[in-house]
Amino acid sequence: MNTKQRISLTRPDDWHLHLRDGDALQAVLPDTARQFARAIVMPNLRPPVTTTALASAYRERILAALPSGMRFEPLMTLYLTDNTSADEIVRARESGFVHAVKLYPAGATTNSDAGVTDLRRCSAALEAMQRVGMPLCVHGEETESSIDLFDREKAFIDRTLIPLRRDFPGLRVVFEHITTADAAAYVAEAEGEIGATITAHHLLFNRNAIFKGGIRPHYYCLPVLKRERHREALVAAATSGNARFFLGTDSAPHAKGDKEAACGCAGCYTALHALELYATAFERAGALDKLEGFASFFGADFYRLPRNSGTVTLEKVELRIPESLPFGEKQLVPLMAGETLGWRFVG
Ligand SMILES: NC(=O)N[C@@H](CC(=O)O)C(=O)O
Ligand SMILES: [Zn+2]
Ligand SMILES: [Zn+2]
Repeated sequence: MNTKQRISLTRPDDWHLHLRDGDALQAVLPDTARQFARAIVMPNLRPPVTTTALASAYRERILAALPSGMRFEPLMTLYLTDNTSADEIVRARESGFVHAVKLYPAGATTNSDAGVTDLRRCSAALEAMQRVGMPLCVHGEETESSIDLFDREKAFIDRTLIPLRRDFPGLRVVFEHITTADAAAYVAEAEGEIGATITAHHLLFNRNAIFKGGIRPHYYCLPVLKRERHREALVAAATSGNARFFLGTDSAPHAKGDKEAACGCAGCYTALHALELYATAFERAGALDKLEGFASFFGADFYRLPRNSGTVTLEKVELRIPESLPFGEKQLVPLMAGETLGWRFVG
């Protein structure tokens, strides 16, 4: 007799992922490839992936790092700079493997110093993106140091996103890793083609997690975790069945020593147990029936890609999260290291 509870869903995709390069890529790629068919791969390498040629080379390195017998399709992105030309956008679209262009406001997050200093410098590229239907993914935070860290996403909506979408009404935008009730409301109500990714950690935690009993660097990411009322609004959006909200882990590995430091890096490693984390959040909301649309359908629909065939299964058994994982010569600490979740991915 098997009384174990199981859920099955169409194989999902991750619409916001950091795979890094070299040894780090080798270490983390199998975790994502085990759970997801495809992922939108972020271009914030050093140096950043700014051209179709660089994206092609990066894609080859990802495919070469894939263990034999595993299947995974990296969906590449270009890193928008003040100098991205309209020709480069056309090349990217024609390549067939570049699926989005990423806006990092200069200085907003990890490896964003080559990012955009003034969106007015990007008119030619944005115009071309609008014309060829290339989505713009945005790290939506203002960078002005006088703006409170917790208010930077809301400020981005008012100061950058609304004017941008007024100037380019046909531009398809993904508001990445939203963290506030303001962003969820904007995306739900805005006109035109817009989507948003939501991470598992922003569904599960509020900002108290960063300070519980002492400072906890593995809960520090950007945009930073917000108040409980924002977490609740994100859960409501993710479980609403609104196709504008879809899964993007923002799994962002940094070596243990780079996180546990006087000036620690931003990013949470969640690729190891991404679906278990999301299932936990959806179950707590009584909305496990909404997980498949969010994880497996809505992102593909937005990106105008076919939905996956095949299914994955999660079993309701305890999963103990390891304290750390090998990361090249270093160590990588997954989110909720040492804790236990109530779901386990079985394949
Ligand atoms: N989310 C993070 O905290 N960090 C990301 C960058 C990003 O997505 O902003 C990273 O590359 O480490
Ligand atoms: Zn970001
Ligand atoms: Zn990211």
